[in-house]
Amino acid sequence: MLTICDCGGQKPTPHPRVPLGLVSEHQVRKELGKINRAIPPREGTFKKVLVPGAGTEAAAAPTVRGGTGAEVGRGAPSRAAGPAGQHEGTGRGAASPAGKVPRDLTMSLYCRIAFRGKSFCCYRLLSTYVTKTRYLFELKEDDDACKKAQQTGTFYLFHSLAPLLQTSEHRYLVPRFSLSELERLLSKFGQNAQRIEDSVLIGCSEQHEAWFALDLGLNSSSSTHASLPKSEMETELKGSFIELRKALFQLNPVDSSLLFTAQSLLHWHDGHQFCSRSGQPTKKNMAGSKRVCPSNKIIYYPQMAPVVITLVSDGTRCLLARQSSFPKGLYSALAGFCDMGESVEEAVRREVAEEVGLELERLQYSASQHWPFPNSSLMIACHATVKPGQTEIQVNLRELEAAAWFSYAEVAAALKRKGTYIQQQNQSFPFSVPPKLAIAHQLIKEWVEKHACSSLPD
Ligand SMILES: NC(=O)c1ccc[n+]([C@@H]2O[C@H](COP(=O)([O-])OP(=O)(O)OC[C@H]3O[C@@H](n4cnc5c(N)ncnc54)[C@H](O)[C@@H]3O)[C@@H](O)[C@H]2O)c1
Repeated sequence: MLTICDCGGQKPTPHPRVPLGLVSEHQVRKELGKINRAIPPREGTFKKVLVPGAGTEAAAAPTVRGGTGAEVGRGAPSRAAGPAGQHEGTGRGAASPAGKVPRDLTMSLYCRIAFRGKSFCCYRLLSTYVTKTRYLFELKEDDDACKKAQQTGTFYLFHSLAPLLQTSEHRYLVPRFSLSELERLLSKFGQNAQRIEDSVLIGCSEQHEAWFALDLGLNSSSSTHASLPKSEMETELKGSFIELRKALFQLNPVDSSLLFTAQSLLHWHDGHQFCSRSGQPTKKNMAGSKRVCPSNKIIYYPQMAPVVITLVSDGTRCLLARQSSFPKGLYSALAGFCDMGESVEEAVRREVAEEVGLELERLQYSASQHWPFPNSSLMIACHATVKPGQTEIQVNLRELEAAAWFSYAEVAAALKRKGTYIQQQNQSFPFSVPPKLAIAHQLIKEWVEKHACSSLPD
């Protein structure tokens, strides 16, 4: 019999809502066989199998395979996809070598077999997320656990804050390396494995494979490691270190989000190597979630600056603005850093008044986004409307080059990247809005969708 439990890595005790499920091995194989005929012949007896995301024991537990299952355990995506494993979210790393069952498929199947009820599905989703979150918390708090996680984790590589990318049919792929691959690489360039301690934790898979980022181009105060030669490394790694901002449009959202986190953390560590009080070098913890000054024990945590971004509407038009540094023809929503002591609402009202001389009537939160350029910001996006009859713009030329009201038709066309042109410095440029990945794009899209709905005949 095969026991499926949800025990958070502890002793399997029945959960008040989710009973332990007992299913026969035959039943599991029958279900697996329906989906993947390539399931290998049985090599041994199944042991207790913990469902994914169930604490540290679950992380270390072999995934489903006859026998020990060690070959498809943590770290497998890196090996399965060759020396350059890909992120599982992209689907590129999901390659299943002959005779092996994809891990995600296997795990979700286990859940299906044991608990077919709808309510359980909901519970599992939450449980996987919670256990993954707690696993990451443990790695941030416990240096030994984090070091252990490096053994089976995978590493994204950077050089002077530019991620290593590989090209495939006009898209960028983001390779990851196992610890042993990284050790081999470092040794080839005359460096010892201690450099790996400069890496930062950026996340983990649902199977608790920890993901780290390491910059081989930055010097660290806590190590004597020099920057590694960029072009030789690119040749060796069959990729290029490309500035993240330039690569944005060829990355998928999962990869870009991870690289945003990685680059921001690496950047923060690079800029906080010394204590601002004692002037002594600070020491990073293993996960990179903080730095401590050994002489006075001051703890420094990674920080990001809150920024409000607002799409102002007068009911029929929306207000967009541009700075001289923007590409020609590009207009965006109004953005600005929060001042010390301000609430989000106060910051939005102040920024709009400062930049275009308008007073707001209503304000509604939409969403938020971490934005790594040029330094980490937490973008807080809102929709707002101006007071009726008060729509005359007075542009603050110290902050903006231009601002204007745009009609629904103009904005809808710009979102579809066609049609409208705009006059700038006696020349005409195609009117455009920020790319999909930017939260400004989302605000503009929401406004267009809302406008399209409200203008439908009753
Ligand atoms: N993701 C998006 O959709 C999106 C859209 C617009 C702006 N942004 C980002 O929002 C941020 C703010 O936008 P902006 O147009 O005001 O930028 P900006 O770069 O023009 O900054 C305006 C001014 O704010 C000050 N400043 C810079 N860093 C600061 C900080 N950490 N705290 C307080 N003040 C600071 C400086 O004096 C700067 O001149 C930028 O980082 C920008 O990249 C993101």
